Amino acid sequence: MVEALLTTVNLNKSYVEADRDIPVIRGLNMEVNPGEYLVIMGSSGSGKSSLLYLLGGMDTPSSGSVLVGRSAVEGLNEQERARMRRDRIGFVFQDFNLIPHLTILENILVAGYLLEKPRKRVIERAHQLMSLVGIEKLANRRPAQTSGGEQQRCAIARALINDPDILLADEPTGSLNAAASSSILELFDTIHRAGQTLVLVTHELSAACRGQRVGYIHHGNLEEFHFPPDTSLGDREKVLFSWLSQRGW
Ligand SMILES: Nc1ncnc2c1ncn2[C@@H]1O[C@H](COP(=O)(O)OP(=O)(O)OP(=O)(O)O)[C@@H](O)[C@H]1O
Repeated sequence: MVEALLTTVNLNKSYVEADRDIPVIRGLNMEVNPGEYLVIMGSSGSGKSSLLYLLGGMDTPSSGSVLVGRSAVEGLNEQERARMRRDRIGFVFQDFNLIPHLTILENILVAGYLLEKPRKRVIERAHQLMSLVGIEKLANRRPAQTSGGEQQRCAIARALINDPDILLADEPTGSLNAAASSSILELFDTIHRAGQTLVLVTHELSAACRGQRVGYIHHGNLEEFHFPPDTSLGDREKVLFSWLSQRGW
C-alpha cells in the first residue's frame, strides 16, 4: 500500500474570539497521496486557508493530528517543525510574498540557502527552475520590475527550490488577470505531470477542474468529489458545478 504524504486524524481548529471558541475545522480526516493533485474548495470563511496552514505545519491544531509521512507535526518541537516545513513542504500564496529588494534569482536562492546544500548546486537548481517556469530572462530584475504572473512564477520556483514532497498553493491565481491565471494553471499541470504532489485552494471552477479530486469544506469537514473518467475540461466544470450547487456553494 502507498503511504500517504499527509494525513489528518480527527483534526480540529478553533479560533478564540471575545473569549468564545469559534470552530472552523471539525474532526476532519483526509489523506494526500504521492503524485496526486488535490483541490480544496469551500465558501468564503469555510476554513480553506486554515486547513492549508495546518497541513503545512504553519499553524497548530486545537486537537487531532496532522501526519507528514508518519511524523505527527504537533509532536515536533519548533526547530523540528521548521525543518519539516523547509525540507518537505513548498508554499505558494495569493500575494506572492517576494522580498522586494532582492532580485528574482535571489528570491529563489534565499529559500535554497536555508538547506545545507552546496551553494553551486542551489544556484544550478534555481536556474533550472527559472527555465521551467519561464522567467530565466528576468533573473536580475526586482519583483516590482516584473508582472504579477511573473512574480507568481518566481514564487513557484522559490517553493520548489528544496524539492518539496508537497506543494501547497493558497489561491495562487487570485491576484492575476485571466491570461496570467490560466498560464499559471498550465504551469501547475506541467509540474504535476512531472510528478509533483499538489494541493490547491481555489474558489475558481476552471482552476478546480484541473485537479484529480476536490475536497469541499462543509461545516468544518471535507466532502469529496471525484471527476468522472475521460471527461473534457468543459464537462468537468459542469459536473463539478452541479455537485457544488447541491452543497450550497
Ligand atoms: N487568526 C484568526 N483568528 C480568528 N479567526 C480567524 C483567524 N483566522 C481565520 N479566522 C476565521 O476562521 C474562518 C476561516 O478562515 P479561513 O481564512 O480559513 O477561510 P477561507 O475559507 O480560506 O476564506 P476565504 O475564501 O474568504 O479566504 C473565518 O471565519 C475567519 O474569519
